[in-house]
Amino acid sequence: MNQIKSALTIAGTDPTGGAGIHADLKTFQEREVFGMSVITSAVAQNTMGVQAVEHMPIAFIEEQLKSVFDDIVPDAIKTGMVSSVDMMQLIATYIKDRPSVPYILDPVMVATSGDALMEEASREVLKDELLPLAKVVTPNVPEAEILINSKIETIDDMKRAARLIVDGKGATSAVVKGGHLGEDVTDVFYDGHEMVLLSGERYETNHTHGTGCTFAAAITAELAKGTELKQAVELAKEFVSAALQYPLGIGKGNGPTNHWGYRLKGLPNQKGSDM
Ligand SMILES: Nc1ncnc2c1ncn2[C@@H]1O[C@H](COP(=O)(O)OP(=O)(O)O)[C@@H](O)[C@H]1O
Ligand SMILES: Cc1ncc(COP(=O)(O)OP(=O)(O)O)c(N)n1
Repeated sequence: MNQIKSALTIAGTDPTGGAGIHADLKTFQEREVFGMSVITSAVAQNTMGVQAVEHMPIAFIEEQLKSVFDDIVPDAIKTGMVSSVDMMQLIATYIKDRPSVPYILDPVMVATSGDALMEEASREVLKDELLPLAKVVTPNVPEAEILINSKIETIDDMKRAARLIVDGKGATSAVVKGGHLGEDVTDVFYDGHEMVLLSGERYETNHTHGTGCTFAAAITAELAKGTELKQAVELAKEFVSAALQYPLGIGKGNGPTNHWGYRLKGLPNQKGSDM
């Protein structure tokens, strides 16, 4: 029997289930990977915004990491909301200790509602300590602008950002996501050799809560299964597109995406069959 693959998300919570840890675990499950989680911050939020945040004490985040790594070493690790410098430095030690485990960095900074999810003081540590460890980093346009300290308005700007993040800052690859760039939802993938444009249809929906988490979690699940990097990113794009194409219609604000949307579309699951 093949050993089931596992993935770990290190991130914040969303009690309404659309973003953060919850979106990640739902995505891991849909991609047939065993999902595990370490909580950095408990966030009282919903589809309308963030109401309150409680950060976990550093010692307790470390206890959670130890609980996981003493027992089940994940086949891929994703980070999402990591607010403080101390959290980043702690997590970096665990990632450095396991260089063969792919690390997916979703540099979550601000929720769509405009609420800050990362302290500004952490930006430089994210760039200097987490970015170079990442197999893939998945900034949206506002996050990429912060990573490269420059405005992004066109696909060419996105390509320049991807180059700076990989060639300049040391990530193995980057996907600069285009959901915030006008009509186009083209994402730009760059791995130091190849620049690939991932285009897709833009769906007219306000059910976009947790889109970035879902996309990065799908990449994480694929890398845990050993899928080749470019194909993992392409499959994740198809997965998130389907999650937006078949909205669930719940929530008073920006509703959650549909994590089983790809099943409605008949995209391949782990076994390559149509569901
Ligand atoms: N309305 C939409 N229709 C189709 N795809 C979208 C839409 N909005 C975002 N996407 C896709 O969802 C993923 C997340 O993108 P983005 O919204 O830029 O990130 P974030 O959720 O982190 O802000 C990307 O693959 C992007 O192309
Ligand atoms: C706990 C937590 N983590 C991340 C986010 C941001 O989610 P994202 O997928 O980038 O998109 P929006 O939810 O902001 O549309 C979050 N809200 N909460």
